[in-house]
Amino acid sequence: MAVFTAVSLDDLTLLLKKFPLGNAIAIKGISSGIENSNFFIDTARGEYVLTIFENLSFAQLPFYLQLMRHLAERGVLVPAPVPDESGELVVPLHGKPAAIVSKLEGASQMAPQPVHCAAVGAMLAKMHLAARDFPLQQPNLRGLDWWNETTPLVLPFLDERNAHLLRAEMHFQSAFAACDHYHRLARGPVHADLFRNNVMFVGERLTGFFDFYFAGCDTWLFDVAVTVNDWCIDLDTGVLDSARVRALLDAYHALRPYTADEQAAWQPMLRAAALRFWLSRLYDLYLPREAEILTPHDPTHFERILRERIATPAPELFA
Ligand SMILES: Nc1ncnc2c1ncn2[C@@H]1O[C@H](COP(=O)(O)OP(=O)(O)OP(=O)(O)O)[C@@H](O)[C@H]1O
Ligand SMILES: N[C@@H](CCO)C(=O)O
Repeated sequence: MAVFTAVSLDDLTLLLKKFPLGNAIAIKGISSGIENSNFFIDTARGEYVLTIFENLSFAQLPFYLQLMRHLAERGVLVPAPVPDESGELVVPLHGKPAAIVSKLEGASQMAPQPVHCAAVGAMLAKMHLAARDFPLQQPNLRGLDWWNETTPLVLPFLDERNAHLLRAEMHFQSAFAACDHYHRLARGPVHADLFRNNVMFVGERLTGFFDFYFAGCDTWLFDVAVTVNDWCIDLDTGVLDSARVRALLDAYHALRPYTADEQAAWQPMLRAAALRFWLSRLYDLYLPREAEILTPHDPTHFERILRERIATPAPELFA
């Protein structure tokens, strides 16, 4: 259950008076998701998704919503935000920020094949290129600074073996982030959370990326690593499946060729991407927020992925 803030049909009727969507017909809470309250809404103009942001502030939201609008206008398949009558993409609802976006067709592909991974790789490259001229700046709020703040908060909950892994990896990542070729990596707005459950497919056709609420400016390679660490693994072991890795990486490379600096940074970046989600899952498990009423995601999944990336080199970015 992931509706933290309830919205009735009467609430929706009132809200839609300010939107060019006609009358409210129905509203239905969406039960997946752990960050926000999401609803499918039926209006006289069709179906949309209403999101109430439980943890993000009014000040943070223009970055995400305007990025989605920017991408949608450039042919990247993402939900298009619907502006209200005064052009606002973010409006108050029950005292919290809310937005209405277009509904993507299809469903998540939770058992992806190489053909799905290729579609994701190609759309990711298209997204990075399309966001190059996006004017707003916001750092990845789950980047190295957040890892540095969060590590001491979760360390007391870990056994010695995991505490050692976390300290050692933080040390390794701090050195990586300080090296010259890291600073030469291409950067821009990235999705930063492009897991299987944040992409829609109809059969083999990708219909959209969504859930941009961890997006921020970071290296493009970090985005590729986050995506590979979810789309191209055996979920039980975290081991990479080389056919899916090649399909995703090659499809991306065909649209936005990787650089030699990216090749050099690839193995540490896969570790960084695993560390980021191990840390956030530890944080959600041991230091849950008040609004959090769901079972948090299992941190051991990303601990396993991190150990595996340290132990076994991944396929190269390109030949
Ligand atoms: N634009 C959209 N079109 C179609 N379905 C959507 C859209 N946005 C959200 N959904 C549906 O709502 C569900 C929850 O959305 P979302 O993943 O954004 O929530 P969340 O709370 O931010 O989740 P999490 O952080 O756990 O990924 C999705 O799994 C999807 O089924
Ligand atoms: N994708 C994240 C959840 C936040 O969107 C995870 O699996 O930990």
